[in-house]
Amino acid sequence: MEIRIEGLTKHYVSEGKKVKALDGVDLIIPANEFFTLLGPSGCGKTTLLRCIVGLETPDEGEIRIGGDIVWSKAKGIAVPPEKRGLGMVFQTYAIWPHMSVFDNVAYPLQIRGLSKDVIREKVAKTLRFVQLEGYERRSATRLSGGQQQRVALARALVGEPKVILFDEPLSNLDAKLREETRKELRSFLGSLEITAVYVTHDRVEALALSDSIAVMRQGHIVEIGSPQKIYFDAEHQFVADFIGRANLMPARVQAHKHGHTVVESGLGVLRCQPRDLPPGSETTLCIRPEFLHVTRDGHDPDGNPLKGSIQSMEFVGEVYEAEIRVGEQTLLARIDPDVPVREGDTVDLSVAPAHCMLLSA
Ligand SMILES: Nc1ncnc2c1ncn2[C@@H]1O[C@H](COP(=O)(O)OP(=O)(O)OP(=O)(O)O)[C@@H](O)[C@H]1O
Repeated sequence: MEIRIEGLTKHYVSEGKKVKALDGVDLIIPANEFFTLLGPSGCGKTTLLRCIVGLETPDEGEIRIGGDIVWSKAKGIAVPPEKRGLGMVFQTYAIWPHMSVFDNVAYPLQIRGLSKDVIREKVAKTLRFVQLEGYERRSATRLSGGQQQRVALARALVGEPKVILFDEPLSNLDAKLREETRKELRSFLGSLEITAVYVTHDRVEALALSDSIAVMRQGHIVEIGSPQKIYFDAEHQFVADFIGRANLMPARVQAHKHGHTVVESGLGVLRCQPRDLPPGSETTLCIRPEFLHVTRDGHDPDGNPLKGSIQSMEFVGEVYEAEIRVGEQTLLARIDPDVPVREGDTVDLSVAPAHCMLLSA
């Protein structure tokens, strides 16, 4: 089901001061997409999710789920959470420790008054789906963190909702389990016709899971796009900087030539991604460390050629992370261990025009 949000605002009063958690949010979440709300702490992600669920009352605006208005200030509509047909998975597993796995998952069906046979069948099907078959009688506390989160997922899915919402569901798991559970979640949901709205401040999680990502800042949505669009071809400096490591510097547009926008920057004159900006305009140049190709000598034929000196190198596992002084800039770069260079060396760097992003503030 599609979710459509118009002009949503919400403020809180905290210690006598007004905090605008949502500041006129307009958003369409397409049906059956995995849609992530990503942003720094306090940007309003959880507030937006809680307004969709109905756990929070907005000040202004309208929310539609599958064409039905579930909240509208102007029309005086406020459908209660349990009537919105949604499933929800929280950060803390929010499963009941004193209950068995079966009872945890059965609960939403029991309060709907379904018959025992129907409940047994639906719970069995859902537990099979999240690969917890055989765990029915197990006490929920005698499960690993990842299994507990699968119980929470089963409980959210058992009523066959058309929309499922997640609030930082993996943040209590350790790094390895987090990665495993992330992959499971992607494969479980990929096989369902369901719209998933996922809140996180973890950029890797957002990139790995989502069909679309909406990046939020201070109660606004700054940019929406596929993970690849947001990472490789962001429009806003805030988004490019938030989603990955970035070398950012001011630049001025010189001309448009052979399908590239040419800029003047602290690195000299560079060919960049084409952008519809008039000559003379100010912009921000963004180059991700992994797209700076460092060699002892020699440039890539199609890249922008640069020369620099290595100021520091740090081995971080697969690669060295290096700070390289180029002109008046210090660039962060990644150097393969088989490139024979050391701190203090002068090196050649190349960066393809397609990886020189031009951003607006
Ligand atoms: N119940 C509340 N009372 C007062 N202020 C609140 C309340 N809930 C949220 N806020 C404030 O509203 C703003 C948005 O909060 P929200 O929890 O939506 O952000 P978030 O992006 O989900 O952050 P986090 O990732 O830290 O959970 C913040 O400034 C927060 O301090």
